[in-house]
Amino acid sequence: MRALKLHEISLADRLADRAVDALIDEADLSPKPALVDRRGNGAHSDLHLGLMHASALSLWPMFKEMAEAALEFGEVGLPLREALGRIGREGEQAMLTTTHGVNTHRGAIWALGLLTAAAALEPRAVTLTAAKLALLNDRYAPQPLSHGAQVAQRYGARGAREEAQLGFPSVMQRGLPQLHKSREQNAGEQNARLDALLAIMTDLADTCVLYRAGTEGLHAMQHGAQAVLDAGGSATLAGRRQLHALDQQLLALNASPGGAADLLAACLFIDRLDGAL
Ligand SMILES: CC(C)(COP(=O)(O)OP(=O)(O)OC[C@H]1O[C@@H](n2cnc3c(N)ncnc32)[C@H](O[C@H]2O[C@H](COP(=O)(O)OP(=O)(O)OP(=O)(O)O)[C@@H](O)[C@H]2O)[C@@H]1O)[C@@H](O)C(=O)NCCC(=O)NCCS
Ligand SMILES: Nc1ncnc2[nH]cnc12
Repeated sequence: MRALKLHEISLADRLADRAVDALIDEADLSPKPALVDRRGNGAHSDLHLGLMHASALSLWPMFKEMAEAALEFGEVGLPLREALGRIGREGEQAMLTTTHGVNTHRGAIWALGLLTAAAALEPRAVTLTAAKLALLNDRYAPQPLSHGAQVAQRYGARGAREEAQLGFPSVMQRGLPQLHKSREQNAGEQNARLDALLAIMTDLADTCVLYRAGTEGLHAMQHGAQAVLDAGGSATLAGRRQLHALDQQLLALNASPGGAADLLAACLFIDRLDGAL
């Protein structure tokens, strides 16, 4: 059978491929502190790598539909925002069916969903377009007392919504620059990705960590991640020792940086948009 050439595969298909690739690469990256990876389930009793993969794959039709909706509506506006909200909620249901009710990728549906739609709409201004979409109020969005909403009330933390509304500062100002820097220093691709994750963790108000381990957990995550980078990053022996210490400390606190993991996937997605689409 003849192999399909790149231009014969639709833009929506290619963007969905990239979003799912980013999720699988994030899940596989090891050793991530207290997160699910190739070594094990980190601080999660209900997650494992196979479930993360299955969840990522279950989201492919949702990402494709989001990109198609962006192409169909053709501009940022409430009709597109509300279509993305509906598609995202259906995607979340598909994820929960696949995982038998475990929340694997709620934050990723939000971040990568917006970025996928934005990449279809404005490939040269992806995070800005995603931010404009995130600022629009979806009238049909339910308002449950989510973990993020609870810690926002308790600690005044900025969560996933604000991260998107601000144009993903953790990705654009922390993760991506560190990814490029570590690559330039020949850290190796896996270490460069670990360093990008750590850079995101240095400053993020990760509502998963706050919900599970309060401000003690958040400080441990931010300072521990900075200590790895200060020691030379995950490609160095001193950095690896700090990374091991961070893993142990977060596990002891039951603090899983799931929000940072989603933003690493967003970082890998944006990084790949520079290649041929
Ligand atoms: C607007 C939403 C983003 C909802 O936001 P909100 O903060 O109200 O809701 P949460 O349910 O808390 O989900 C936000 C998820 O985003 C990730 N995250 C956390 N902090 C940040 C941050 N600072 N920046 C960016 N992203 C962040 C995180 O996702 C990961 O963690 C998930 C596991 O979390 P949790 O369920 O709390 O897990 P456990 O602690 O393990 O719980 P137990 O099992 O122990 O009880 C994991 O999935 C990762 O993905 C946050 O969870 C938007 O999501 C929304 O409106 N959703 C509603 C449905 C919808 O309309 N969707 C369509 C959107 S277009
Ligand atoms: N690798 C991972 N481990 C735990 N929670 C996550 N949420 C997104 N990616 C995750």
